[in-house]
Amino acid sequence: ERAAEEAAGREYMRKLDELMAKAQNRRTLASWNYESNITNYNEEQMLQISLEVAEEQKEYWKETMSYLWHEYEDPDLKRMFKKYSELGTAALPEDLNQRLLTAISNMQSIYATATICDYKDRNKCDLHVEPDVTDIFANSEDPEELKYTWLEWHKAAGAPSRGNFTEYIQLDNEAAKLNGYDSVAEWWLSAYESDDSEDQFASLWSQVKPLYQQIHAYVRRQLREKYGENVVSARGPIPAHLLGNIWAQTWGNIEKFTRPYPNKPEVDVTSALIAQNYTALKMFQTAEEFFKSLNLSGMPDLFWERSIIEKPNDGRELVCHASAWDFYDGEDFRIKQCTTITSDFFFTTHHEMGHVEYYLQYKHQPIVYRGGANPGFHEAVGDVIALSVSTPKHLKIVGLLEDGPEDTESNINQLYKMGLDKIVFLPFAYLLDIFRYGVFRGTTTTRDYNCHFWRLRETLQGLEPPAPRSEDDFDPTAKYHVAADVEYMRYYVSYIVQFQFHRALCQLAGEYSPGDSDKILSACDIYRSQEAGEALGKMLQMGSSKPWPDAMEALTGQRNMDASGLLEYFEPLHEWLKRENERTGEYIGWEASNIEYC
Ligand SMILES: C=C(C[SeH])C(=O)N1CCC[C@H]1C(=O)O
Ligand SMILES: [Zn+2]
Repeated sequence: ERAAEEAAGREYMRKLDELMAKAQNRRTLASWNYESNITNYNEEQMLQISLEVAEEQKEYWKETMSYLWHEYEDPDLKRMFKKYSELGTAALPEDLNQRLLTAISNMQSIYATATICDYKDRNKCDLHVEPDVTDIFANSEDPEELKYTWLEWHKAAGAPSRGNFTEYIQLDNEAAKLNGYDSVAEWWLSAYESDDSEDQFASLWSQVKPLYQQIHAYVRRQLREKYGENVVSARGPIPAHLLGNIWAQTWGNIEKFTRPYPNKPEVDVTSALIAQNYTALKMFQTAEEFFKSLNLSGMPDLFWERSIIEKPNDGRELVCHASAWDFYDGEDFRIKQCTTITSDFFFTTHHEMGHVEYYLQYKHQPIVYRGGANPGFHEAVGDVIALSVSTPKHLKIVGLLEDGPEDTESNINQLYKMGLDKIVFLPFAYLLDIFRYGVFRGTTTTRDYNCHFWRLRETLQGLEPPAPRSEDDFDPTAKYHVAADVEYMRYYVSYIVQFQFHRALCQLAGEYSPGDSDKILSACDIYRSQEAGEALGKMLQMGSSKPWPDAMEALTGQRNMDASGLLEYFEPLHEWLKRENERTGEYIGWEASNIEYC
């Protein structure tokens, strides 16, 4: 009797998965059309189709819940039913779902269409976050220009979204409760499939915080020497507008005037990319070649036909923020990216193509398993490849770096450059969702949203705003992922596990062996390694069919996240920074800010 019921359940799952493939394809196409061309019509279409698909899902869900899947023998069939038993925002009554989708698309449109005036030419008022504000923060060394641009961007993209954000929080929490969660925070955390994920995240932060404090202290000194005592204090937080990035999330753009050994060559490929007439297409082809060198999949023809790899110049408004898309039909995979010819975009291209490689490797899986083992795994794939690409050894192979010294100083410079991305990013990623967990749980109330955000920016990142902030401001939605309802702990997890993956792949490639000073982790390049490619492919093919510790174990032999890979990679830099900060007597950590932000 039960065997017959389970067989019926299996047949139902197969049918449901086909129906959901069509529904997801339809909804994804509508989202693509809206995000690649923001018009009222495309927004209406996206909302309309999302609501239709939600109603369709509601019908399927009623039938799904009529099966006694809790009692099935087959763990895999139970896992599929469990995933389909979570209805998501479609659980909301249609009118509330419509208001939720509208609030989110309003925030997304405000972010994507926000423009500011140029500091030097106040009549030029068509500057978007990409490429204009991004380029100003990458190149300007004028604190007044940076302060003006920072304040204008946060005024144009952050504050106007406060109303939409408050409504989004309330309605998304409604949806969470209808799915059996106390708030969206627990719903987001459920993607990491363990009941102590928050403790794991906190423990990872305590492992890496000492290293972060050392690089923070060193950078603060460098900035104080450049901009003076009145702009950068000796013991306080670092002003957030001086770090080469509008969100101060990575600081790679200030490497050129802060690196440990300035008389050693700068490790930045931007000038080489420009000198060699790299186009966006050539960047994509270079990235694809690396994946193919591992015997992984190249990009299918449709990818090259339908991707948008440069900002269209037909005057349309679009969401420029880089993204990779799976259309759930096993053939249509795209990237949308407003590429400019910079080192940042060279690595972002590898990051986005990592998403598509994951899509390609698990496209045989049922729809319900076409996802990362957890969201952090999906963000890690491209970055793991980029860890090999960013080595001087590899950059020389592809001709983007001249033959230069491979001495200790150059190695410290290289680690410092990598640290301005990978170490610096950790507290930013961590706090963005610590902030939103508090907002979803109601421990942070609407009247102190901005104050709480800056309290976290100060205590975790050691930053302060360039000018006083109040609740008339709303700085969190000046960051894409907050405006677009994209969970962010995935990047924090990625920046930890990508070093565990890198270490395992490097060992397989014969590029790394523990304790061998000729094969250190930070010099490893897995380019053309069949062994590494095969192991990576096997993990990617699993999709989300198993809990992520199984996927982690398949590749690394470990079942837990830990910072040992990252700490081993940066160990020489950590030692150097400690000695250097002692030598200069730099204060480690930061005292409270004098800027009024609460
Ligand atoms: C490139 C993407 C698209 Se998934 C991105 O949003 N990233 C990649 C690094 C962190 C995060 C960000 O830009 O904030
Ligand atoms: Zn990504």
